[in-house]
Formats: sequence, structure tokens, C-alpha cells
Amino acid sequence: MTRTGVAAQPGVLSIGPLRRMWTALSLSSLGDWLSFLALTALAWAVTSDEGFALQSYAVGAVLFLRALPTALPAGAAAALVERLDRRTAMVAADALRFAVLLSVPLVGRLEWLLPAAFVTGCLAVLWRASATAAIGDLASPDRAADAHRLAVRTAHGSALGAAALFALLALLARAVLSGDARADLPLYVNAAIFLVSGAAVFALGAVPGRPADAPASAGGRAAGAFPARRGLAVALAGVFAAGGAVLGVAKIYVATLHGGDAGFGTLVCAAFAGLACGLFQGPRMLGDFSRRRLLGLATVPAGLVTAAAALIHNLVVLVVLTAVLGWIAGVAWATARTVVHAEAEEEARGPAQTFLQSLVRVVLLVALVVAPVLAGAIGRHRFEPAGGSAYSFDGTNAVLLAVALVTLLTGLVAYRQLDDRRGVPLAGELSAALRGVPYVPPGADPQADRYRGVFIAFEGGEGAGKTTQARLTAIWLRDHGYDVVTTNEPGATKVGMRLRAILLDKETTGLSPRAETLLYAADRADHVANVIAPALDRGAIVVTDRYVDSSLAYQGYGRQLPPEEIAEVNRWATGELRPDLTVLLDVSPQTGFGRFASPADRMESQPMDFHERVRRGFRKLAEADPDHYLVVDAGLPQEEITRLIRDRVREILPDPVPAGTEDITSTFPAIAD
Ligand SMILES: Nc1ncnc2c1ncn2[C@@H]1O[C@H](COP(=O)(O)OP(=O)(O)O)[C@@H](O)[C@H]1O
Ligand SMILES: Cc1cn([C@H]2C[C@H](O)[C@@H](COP(=O)(O)OP(=O)(O)O)O2)c(=O)[nH]c1=O
Repeated sequence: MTRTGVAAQPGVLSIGPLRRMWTALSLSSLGDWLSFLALTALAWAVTSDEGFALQSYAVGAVLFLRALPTALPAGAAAALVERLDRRTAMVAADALRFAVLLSVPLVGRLEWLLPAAFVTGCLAVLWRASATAAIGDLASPDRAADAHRLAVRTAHGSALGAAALFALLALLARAVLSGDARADLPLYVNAAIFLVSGAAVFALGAVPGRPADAPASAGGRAAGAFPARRGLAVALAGVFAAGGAVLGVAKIYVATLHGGDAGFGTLVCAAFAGLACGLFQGPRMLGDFSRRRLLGLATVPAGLVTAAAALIHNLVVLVVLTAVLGWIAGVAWATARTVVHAEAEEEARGPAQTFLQSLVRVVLLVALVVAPVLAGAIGRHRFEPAGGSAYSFDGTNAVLLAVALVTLLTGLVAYRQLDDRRGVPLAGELSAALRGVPYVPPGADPQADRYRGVFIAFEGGEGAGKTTQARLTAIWLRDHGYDVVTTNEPGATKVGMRLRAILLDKETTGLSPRAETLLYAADRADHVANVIAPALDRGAIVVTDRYVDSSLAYQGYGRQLPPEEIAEVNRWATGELRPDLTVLLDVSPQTGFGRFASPADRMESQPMDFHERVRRGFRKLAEADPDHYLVVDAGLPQEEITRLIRDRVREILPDPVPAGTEDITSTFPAIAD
């Protein structure tokens, strides 16, 4: 996360004082997160003789006292540092944290650990508020937002580093230290980090003393309100309650699984690594799938993963599940942010975001504290069914199971509130999103909203009269005021002409059916991109002499390649552009060839049974989708065919007079023959 931030704002860190401030902030944040883990671990260690319940209460109490000051509204903290010199405040906070954390293992008693946790938390808040104000002072007004964003990312991102550092220190302590001293090492390192952080702030020199910017006001309830707010809040509360509970009981649960502090650190590390991935992937996953639905749904895997964590007593599995839960929380948060951005009015976005942040913070705090305390109250239980193997079910398991149920229930409520696609089947939308295609209701036209124009294709065998009828249709449409583009395949573009030369030249020998298919598809891709789509975009009627069906009929049925594979290649080549209407001029090859005098090209000179198969292929395609086809007997006289085509085309024509003009004249043009 930190790296993303750095990459996104290279300019901010190129400002010297800000870079030094950022270094201090990174160290201080690392120390903050490390203190959470180190103090929790020590609380467990110093009460090791007191039994499961008391140990769990000690963990809960440390988490509570350490986290409590962070619940102070940002505005209050900012007001607090208003009158202080920022640099002095930060250096003093660092020095005090150094002293307090150093003293904790030296005293080695819970009575001192608890107030120390609280004091450390208060100093952390003081430091952060001073740093935020200092960053505002150091950055020029146009860079302040970037600098603050980077600061927030750094502060959150260092959780991952702190957990990894804690796990490593625990491993190191186990290798070189004995007994009680093992839990002390992280605290000594923690104290040292604050010392270095303090020195870094001291080295900053004077920090300008402009009054801190007034913190963004919450804007009252109404300003942050928008329709999805409640649903978002419920879903996020459900997911983060599960996350908070898992982290709250992490130390205890890992200890009962004989995991030690390295296991505890690894678990927390997994949670934050998952969270970072989820935050990154959230906005990118599942394409067009409704963000509101995604958020509502996130509670289901969150609940199930928590239930699995409650029931499967295995450290490795627990770590993996925690990573998954972190990932879900990350996706949920990123998704909520997207929804706020998409749905809240601009001035309501900031307050809505602040509201959700505070909510998540409070939920995390409550879950973090209540979970270990409840776990302690429930205690340890062991079931030994006659003849079966023993199964232990501790307070940690019971709490996680209960939270899992709550999360699933909130999911139910949240999903109902958030669902913005009632009537669209969830399974259908989800499966379309997983395949990476837009959801199209059964029977609906997938390109209904894509283009304004109309797309008509003429298909059929050699000499069926496609060129003749396409030309007559275009003339008729132009006479009625339409913008018409007539085109053909293969060879409507510059590249297409070269492909056509290869494809139809009798000198081209040994071309494999697949290569032939791909060359026709390449011509078509170019045709769509450069001729058809731009014309449809501007609202024109495009009339093409041959399109995808020719490939299906000639290469599929004629060359006997699997039609479905050819369809797939062509879907890709055309971006799934399909004609609104295909006019199939159906004629026997004998009749068609009988109309030619010119020498046969490479395709035309295929044997008669090839052309018979092509004809059958065309007919099958039309039979499979009668709504989009007009099949005409091309043996009829030309005028008769023209009339049949006009009757059908008339049904799909848009109004040639722009709506605005029509409003003025109140006349409705009728299309005559
Ligand atoms: N319905 C018809 N009856 C008889 N001859 C036709 C008919 N339609 C077209 N023709 C003639 O057949 C020949 C081939 O027509 P054309 O439109 O080029 O076919 P295609 O483009 O399908 O190969 C042309 O000489 C055309 O005048
Ligand atoms: C567009 C297309 C054409 N073809 C063949 C059909 C024709 O024989 C030839 C195109 O020749 P052309 O002379 O343009 O066609 P028409 O017979 O309509 O005047 O290419 C395919 O085999 N696959 C395709 O995808």
C-alpha cells in the first residue's frame, strides 16, 4: 500500500522536509502497530499463571485501553494540538513512548502494563494529530491533499510491516532468549523505534506554526446521507465485526493452538496482507457486477470464513482463513467507497466517507475488546464423546461462531437494502461477471444501447443477388433521408483489400481452413473497427454485403470446421457486434452460378457439394434465430425480392427525423415504397 502511494505521488516525496516528515511518520506508525501486538502478547505472558479466563480479560483490557484514545474524533485531537508547537509535541510524544514502552517489560506487571497501554494510545493520537497539522504546513496548498493521502496510506500500510516485524522478533526471541524474556524483545525494539522516530522529527528543524486547517466538518447527518448509506453501514459493520473479533481473539486462539507469538504475528500479518490485496482488487473485480450487490454479498463469505475459523482448530488453516477474511474486508471497504463515490452528491461524499470510517473504527474497537472478554468468560471446554475423539470448544471458538452468525444475519439485512438490480437473477449476473461479459437478460438484445444506428447484413451463396439487393436497399433508404453506408466483405478497408487478394486469388494454394477463417476474421475486425462501428456510432444505417454468417457457412459448414469455434473467433473479432437484421437470399448453387459470366475465384471454384453445404449452413443459422432473419427465395424475380426486403426493413427503421424537429413540426414521417 505504501509503495502504491509513493508511486502515485512522486512529487510529494521529492519535497525535502516532507520526505523527512514521511520517514518519521513511517517509523511512528510502525511503532504504533507494533505496540498493539507487543503489549497484547506481554499481557498474555505476564498472566500465564492466572488461567485462561484472566489471561483473556488481560488481552481484552490491553486492546481496549490501547485503542480507546484512537476513538477520539479527529477534530478534537486537532483542536488539542492547536496550541502546541508541533515539533516539540511530536518529539515529546516519541520520547515518552520510548520511556513507557521500555519500562513495561522492566516492571513486568499487568498493573503497569494497562496504564502504559492507555498512555501509549494517547501519545499516538497526539503524535498523529501533530503530524497531520505539520504535513498541512509543510506541503504547498496544491500538494496538501496528496501529502495527506500518502500519510494515511503510510499509517495504515505500516500495519503489515509491524506484524511481520513482530513475527520475526518472536522467532528471534525464541531462538536466543529464554522464558519470560521472550515476550520482552518486541517491546524493547518498539521503544527503540520511537527513539529513532523522535530523532527524525527533531532533525526536521522548525515546523512552521500556521494554525491547523479546520478539520472537515462532518456536515451534519443530512449532508452525509444518501440512499445506500444504511445498507453500506450494515454490510461493513457485519464484515468488520468478524474481522475485529478474529483479531481480538487472535492471541488467545493462537496460544491454545500452541502457536506462540510468531504464530500470532503471522496471523495478524496475514489479515493485513489480505486487506491490502482486497483494497487493491475490490474496484477491479467482477467487471460490471453491481457494487451494491457485491458489498451485500461480501458478508456471506465473511460469515462462512469466520465460522470455519471457529470450527477448524489448526493454526495454518486459521492463518489462511484470516488472510481471506482480511481480503474480503478490503474488497468490502473498496466497494463501499466506490458506491459512495457513485451515488452520493459531491458535497455529501466526504461526510459519508467519514461516517463509514468512524463506524468501522467503532465496530472494530468493540469487536476487538468484547471478543476476548467473552471468550474468557466462556472459558475452555473439552468434549470427549464415548468412543469418539476429543474435541475442544473454547470461548474463542464460541465467540467466533456467534460473530459468524451475526455477520450472516447482517448480510441478509444489508443485501435487501442494497440490492439495486431487483428482477435481475443474482446467479445470472454473477456468472456473466465471472465470464467477463455484460449481463444480458434472456431474450434481450445485447447491443441495444451500444449503437444508435441500424445494422443490416445481406447473406447468401454465389450469385444470389446480395450485391444487387444491398445496393437497391441503400438507394431506397437514402431516398428517405437516411444516412446510409454500404459496404462489403471481404475487402472494404485498405488492409481488407490485401486480405481479399490473398483469400480470393487462385494462386493462393494450400491455405489451411483455420488460416482462411482467421484471415476472414481479421478482415472483419478491421471492417468493424474502421467502417461499421464508426458509422453506427454516428447513427447511420449500415448495409453490408456479407458478414459473420458467411464465415459460419463457408468455413464452418463448407470447410467443416466447428461452427461454434468460428462463432467464438468472430465474436472476439467483432466485439460481439451482430446485425439487427440479416437478409438471407437463398438460392441453389446451380441457379446462382448460372447468373455468372466472369471467371470463378478461389472460393467460387470449390466443388458443388461445398456450395450445397454452405447453403444448408446459411439456412440453419436463419432457422435458429428467426427474429433476426429474413429468408427470401432468391430465385424470385428481382422486384419481388426487393419488395419483400423493404417490407421487413421498414419494421426496424428508426424515425429519420430527429426527435427535436418532430416536436416542433408535430408531423410523423411515413415511409412509402
Ligand atoms: N432475382 C434475380 N433473378 C435473376 N438474376 C438476378 C437476380 N438478382 C440478381 N441477379 C443477377 O445475378 C447476377 C449476380 O448478382 P449479384 O447481386 O452480384 O449476386 P451476389 O452479390 O450475391 O454474388 C447479376 O448479374 C444480377 O444482375
Ligand atoms: C466474408 C466471407 C466470404 N467468403 C467467401 C464467399 C465468397 O466466395 C468470397 C467473397 O467473394 P465476393 O466476390 O466478395 O462475394 P460475392 O460472391 O458475394 O460477390 O469469399 C468466405 O468464405 N468467408 C467469409 O467470411
